[in-house]
Amino acid sequence: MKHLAIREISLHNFKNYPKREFTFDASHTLIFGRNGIGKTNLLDAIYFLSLTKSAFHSDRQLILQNENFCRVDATFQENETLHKLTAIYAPPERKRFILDDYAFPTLAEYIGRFPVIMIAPNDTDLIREGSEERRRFADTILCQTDKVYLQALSQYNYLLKQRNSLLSQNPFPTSAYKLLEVYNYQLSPLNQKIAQKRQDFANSLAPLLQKNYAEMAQKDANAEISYETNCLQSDFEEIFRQSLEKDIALRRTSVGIHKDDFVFMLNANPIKKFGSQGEQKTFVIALKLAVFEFLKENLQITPILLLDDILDKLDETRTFQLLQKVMQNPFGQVLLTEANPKRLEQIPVLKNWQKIEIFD
Ligand SMILES: Nc1ncnc2c1ncn2[C@@H]1O[C@H](COP(=O)(O)OP(=O)(O)OP(=O)(O)O)[C@@H](O)[C@H]1O
Repeated sequence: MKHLAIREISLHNFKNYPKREFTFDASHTLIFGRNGIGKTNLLDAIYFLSLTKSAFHSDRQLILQNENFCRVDATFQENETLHKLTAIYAPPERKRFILDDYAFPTLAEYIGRFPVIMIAPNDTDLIREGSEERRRFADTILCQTDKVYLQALSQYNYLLKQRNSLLSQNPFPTSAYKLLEVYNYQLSPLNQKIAQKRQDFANSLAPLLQKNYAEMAQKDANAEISYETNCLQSDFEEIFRQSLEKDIALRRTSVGIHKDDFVFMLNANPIKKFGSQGEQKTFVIALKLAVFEFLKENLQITPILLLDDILDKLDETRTFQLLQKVMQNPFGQVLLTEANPKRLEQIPVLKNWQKIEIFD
């Protein structure tokens, strides 16, 4: 098992920072400063180093306004060894990730090398928004832990685009039926493979989610995740055949893993409809902590935990539970942002944390 910790980070034209450096010399760090100073942006820079994109914004917004590139340099520790990591984004060139002088030829090869988990106020979108948000959430995790999944998904997306482009022809030419069958033949095993891996993922998360929710809420509750799909039937080509007329009428592919969903339930009710705001927040935090354990187990690396502005969103008991929890095993480095230092004085567990204040 490798333990990961970021020690230094240098931001150049990254979001609101023309140039700035930060040093983290403890396992737990509290980052504070006024609203809009750039606390979230600092965490987003670490997220960018991990997942090659922002947790919140489009790629273009990674770059300081009116500049044409951004660069993030970091020193991180993996057990006893220090590594240098650089990320450069200068559109229209593709993003570059360089680890100890090795420039990764593709982002796909890099992803998973520097795992982090971010818990942020907008996480409840995962519950409230449509199924695309939840699929993206699962795909982001699985692409870090499973290169076969990543390859299958990009192949699927490529073929789906081709199939949709064929279906977009109006009127649909008879001569295109043959080619449609070729796509069906190629897409069918990919549907099954991806759906199976997503279902296994939901099954792995389920007990971790349940445990983390009960701990945070300090009471027995049934928090569940499951995967909703019809792609696990043995003959998927038959499903394509049944939906043929519909697909031609709609001019796009109406069945497949791009339609699937993850269902979140609390005490046998869909949390999307019945959960209170507090329950939804607790649920997504428990889910992210479950993902933390999943990544740790599958990558054999302890991820860095980024907690953005979460104290505001939880009641006292749940805040205390969460902070107590992240100071123990299985967690490693934790970075927490907070705008209101007054509130911090009331939280004794934070006394020994490193404090970084961001000024103008
Ligand atoms: N690409 C960019 N160029 C310039 N400024 C940017 C860019 N992206 C974001 N910002 C600015 O960064 C600021 C927000 O920073 P951030 O969200 O990190 O603040 P924060 O300290 O976390 O605030 P809060 O306490 O309100 O959550 C905003 O003023 C925003 O306009």
